[in-house]
Amino acid sequence: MDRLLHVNTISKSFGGVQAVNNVEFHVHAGEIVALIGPNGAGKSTVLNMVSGVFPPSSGEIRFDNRFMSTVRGHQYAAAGISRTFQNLQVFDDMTVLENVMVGFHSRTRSGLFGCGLGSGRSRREEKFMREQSYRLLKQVGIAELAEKTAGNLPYGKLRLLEIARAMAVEPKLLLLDEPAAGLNHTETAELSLLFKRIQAAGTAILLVEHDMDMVMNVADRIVVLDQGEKIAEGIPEEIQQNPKVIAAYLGQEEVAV
Ligand SMILES: Nc1ncnc2c1ncn2[C@@H]1O[C@H](COP(=O)(O)OP(=O)(O)OP(=O)(O)O)[C@@H](O)[C@H]1O
Repeated sequence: MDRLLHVNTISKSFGGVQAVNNVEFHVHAGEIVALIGPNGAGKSTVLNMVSGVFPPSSGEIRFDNRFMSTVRGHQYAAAGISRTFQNLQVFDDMTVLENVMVGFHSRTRSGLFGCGLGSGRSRREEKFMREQSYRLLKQVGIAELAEKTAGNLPYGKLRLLEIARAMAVEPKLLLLDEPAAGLNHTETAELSLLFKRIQAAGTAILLVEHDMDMVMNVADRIVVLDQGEKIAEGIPEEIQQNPKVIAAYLGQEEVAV
């Protein structure tokens, strides 16, 4: 299998805090990899480096045969990396469909401003974006909400909306930061099925998640961080029985591996 993402001994410190220390792992094309670990382990910091929010202090990230240090933050979507955030990033006053269309603007030639001018090309692009956005809403299972105002949606549906928007750039790698946070059991199970569908369509997923049922269900491989370092890596069955992982989670009452 192709190595799509290669995280090569990256580190990050914030002032005196060593948030991530020499972490190395990879994601194959079309694979689902979960990044887990106790609170403060460095998961979000790794995700932020992989998505170009900030560069590593040392080490390098290679994606699709490119060194990502040469790619600017706003070029990540075009390079094939898309993400959702721990805190919802939805435009409340826009419709659900329009929220997804925003995701397309980074890949259309006219961009947001061209659409406003009403040129022939931008009208064609707008029609294309509408159709594709609707298709994505169908894929995540909320097409019937397309014309609703996003601000009125329940939390679980907003999470699906964010994923639809992230998929608009047709990423090779989708990064998800705690997608199951705040969801009930049924919603989490539906989300797991959605991830499997996204994977079946060829997109790899790097998932940061505290919900261990979901992680064990959907992940092909799991990378475990503790205090900024990688302490284990393997398939779910191995990770569940790994003494280092169990020890790292001891004292974390809400999370049982
Ligand atoms: N911008 C920042 N400035 C200073 N310290 C930071 C910053 N971001 C993260 N840290 C610190 O780096 C360490 C790792 O944080 P990070 O958020 O990556 O962990 P995490 O595994 O995602 O935790 P959680 O599961 O609680 O979200 C923590 O000690 C955190 O306090």
